[in-house]
Amino acid sequence: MNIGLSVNAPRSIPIFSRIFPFKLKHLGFAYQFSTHSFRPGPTGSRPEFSRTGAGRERGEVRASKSLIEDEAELSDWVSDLRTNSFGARVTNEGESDSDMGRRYKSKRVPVRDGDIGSNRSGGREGFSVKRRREGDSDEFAEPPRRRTESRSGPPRKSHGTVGLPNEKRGRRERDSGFKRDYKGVRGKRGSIEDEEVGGGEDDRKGLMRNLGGLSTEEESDDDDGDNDNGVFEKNALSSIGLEKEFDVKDRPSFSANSDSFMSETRFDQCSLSPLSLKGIKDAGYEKMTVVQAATLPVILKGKDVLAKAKTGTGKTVAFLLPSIEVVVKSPPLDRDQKRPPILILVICPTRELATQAATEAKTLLKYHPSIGVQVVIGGVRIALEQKRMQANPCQILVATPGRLKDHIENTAGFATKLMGVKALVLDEADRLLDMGFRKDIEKIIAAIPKQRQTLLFSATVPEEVRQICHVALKRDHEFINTVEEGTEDTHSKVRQMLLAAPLDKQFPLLYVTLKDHIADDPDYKVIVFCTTARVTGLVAGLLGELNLNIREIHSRKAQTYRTRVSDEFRKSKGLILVTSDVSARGVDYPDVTLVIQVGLPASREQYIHRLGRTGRIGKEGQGILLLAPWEEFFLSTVKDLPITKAPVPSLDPDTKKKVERALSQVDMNSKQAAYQAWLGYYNSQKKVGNDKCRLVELANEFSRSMGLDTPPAIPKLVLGKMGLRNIPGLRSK
Ligand SMILES: Nc1ncnc2c1ncn2[C@@H]1O[C@H](COP(=O)(O)OP(=O)(O)OP(=O)(O)O)[C@@H](O)[C@H]1O
Repeated sequence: MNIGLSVNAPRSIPIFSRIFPFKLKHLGFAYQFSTHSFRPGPTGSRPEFSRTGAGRERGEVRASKSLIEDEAELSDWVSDLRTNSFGARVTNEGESDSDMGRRYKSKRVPVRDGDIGSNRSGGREGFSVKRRREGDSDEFAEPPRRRTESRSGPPRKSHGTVGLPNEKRGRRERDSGFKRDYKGVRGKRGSIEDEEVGGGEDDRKGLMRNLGGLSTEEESDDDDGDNDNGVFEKNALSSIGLEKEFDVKDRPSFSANSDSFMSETRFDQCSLSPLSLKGIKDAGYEKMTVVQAATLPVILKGKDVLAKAKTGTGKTVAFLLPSIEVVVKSPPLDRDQKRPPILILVICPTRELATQAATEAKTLLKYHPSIGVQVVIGGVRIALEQKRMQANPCQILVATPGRLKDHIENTAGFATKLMGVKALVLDEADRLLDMGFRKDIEKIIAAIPKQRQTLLFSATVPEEVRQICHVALKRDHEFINTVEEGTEDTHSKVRQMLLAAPLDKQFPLLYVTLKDHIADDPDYKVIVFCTTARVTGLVAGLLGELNLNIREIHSRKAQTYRTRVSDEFRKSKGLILVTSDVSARGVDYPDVTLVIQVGLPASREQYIHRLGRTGRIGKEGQGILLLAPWEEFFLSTVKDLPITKAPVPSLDPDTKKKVERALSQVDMNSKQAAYQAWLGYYNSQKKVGNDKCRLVELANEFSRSMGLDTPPAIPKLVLGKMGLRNIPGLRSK
């Protein structure tokens, strides 16, 4: 199958040719999924599949360093942070590599055999991690949480609603977008239920309790490179090429196209229940995506699976469908049963993602009226969730970790219900297993039966996650990597550009870039990622003052607002979403035309996930990373990705003035909060935060870029917690 890759597609070129006046070229579109030979394992006892994916590509073990995406969980940490936790830093930033004129090529370092999952004890016990230090939280913004939400920018009629009902329009767009051999796809939209705002306290509480995990170091008890780890690793195609165990009808077939995420296998070729197949058909899915085809037969056999597949290639359906089959095959609920068990537990790192996964589950369950789905997330009153679960018992529960833990600890009978869990899913598994969430995940795992199936899915599986995945997975789990060896973790149809400009140019540049994109594409749909919630608020305020049609999502917004804006953005066109990392992972907004990342991404993984909000399910997209020259060291961590450095467009004096004027209209409180948060974020980034004097110089540059002559004063207590007392250039209060 050829998905019609067209780098020179007319729609995407003009903005780049205007802003980046050179021809963009992306190479390497045609590859074939290679069939990996397998050879006897070192002991001769077990076949060993060629290793692919993150482990090979990254080679070295990096410390997990991403921030907590759900910044609601971050924003109040500061008051509870122990001073010593500020000493912990992100480790292993790569070396600076500023030679960005060339296209980066992947440097692949073979993984040592023993690098993977060397837990001799096997099974799920004996969880330990390598000794390493972790990154800190980012947010040092103290002003009280706002309760009112203003919509920045003038209201604008959504293009998505013109002419057609959204649902139909969504289908039509997607059909035309990439493939005609499946019947339109329903829009994933709609909030789950009416929600009352709980202020997002619960997830935060959970994470504050986690802080120990962030600031302490843990010992590995098994770091000897032993290859006897029981992990079978397969490339998606090696599974069809080599595995004899699939039934012929189950055997997935793939097209050998570089960016091919669709397989040739139809869902009805798999052993799925007729009612599930009806639901799939109604959802508009006919053929499986590669990750679905590669994982479904294995999961249906009851195996534990760690799956890696690029962003926007259908991982949610890949884990939901077999999970639904587990429920279908379970004995029906006894009506008199006091506490009907939860059979499937899906954990997602953010509220938006949990809500989205539950919505997808409901779509797939259309013809299974007896199977219930519930979602429990921070930001909703816990009592409300308790009531809901009481009134509508569910077999499938989707949750964020902090809230789930709250229910385990505080909801009567909940722990008993969890004893029925037959399958556990960790969506964005690498995120859930990194230090920010791991303690919660460990507690949750301890609360469910050991005899269960476990599924871990993500677009990124860094080596350290491979090493600790046995905390959740059985020894004989399969690693199914659908990202072909020698290819990038990102989509070739998504152009990636670096725009390097000093801080004082960044706001006008952002404005010009957006204006050009809007002029270029009336159906524009842009996501602007910022480093922290407070900086997001500032940028949203500025772009609103500049009369761009913007919405903002971050942890400082109430959950009801976040849900509303998220739904609106999903359905709309002609809109810019300014957001923090709460939207970085998993959120499926169709037809995003451009992703802009302003400032240092928290990690390589975070860069990939943010970029993955565009170019979903085979579409084209563009990504711009806007960095200051002193942030270019980040490029060394993504040097295998095709990021091209673009010349900085010149800014005319009118634009500069316009942006200055708009900045002067932005609320002073917002600037103060952004300054403090900016300082906190970069303080936690090793390469910048190590040199405190330089950090403060840069923060003050940021302050000037907001139009402030004098940097805002910061409470002494906060400065102390940041380890920034008595640093010249800082003002305290
Ligand atoms: N078999 C299929 N055929 C067509 N579309 C599909 C199929 N399976 C899933 N999709 C659609 O693909 C889109 C992306 O799916 P999903 O959000 O699950 O991607 P993902 O791989 O989880 O991405 P991320 O890594 O960003 O979380 C969704 O809109 C979904 O409805």
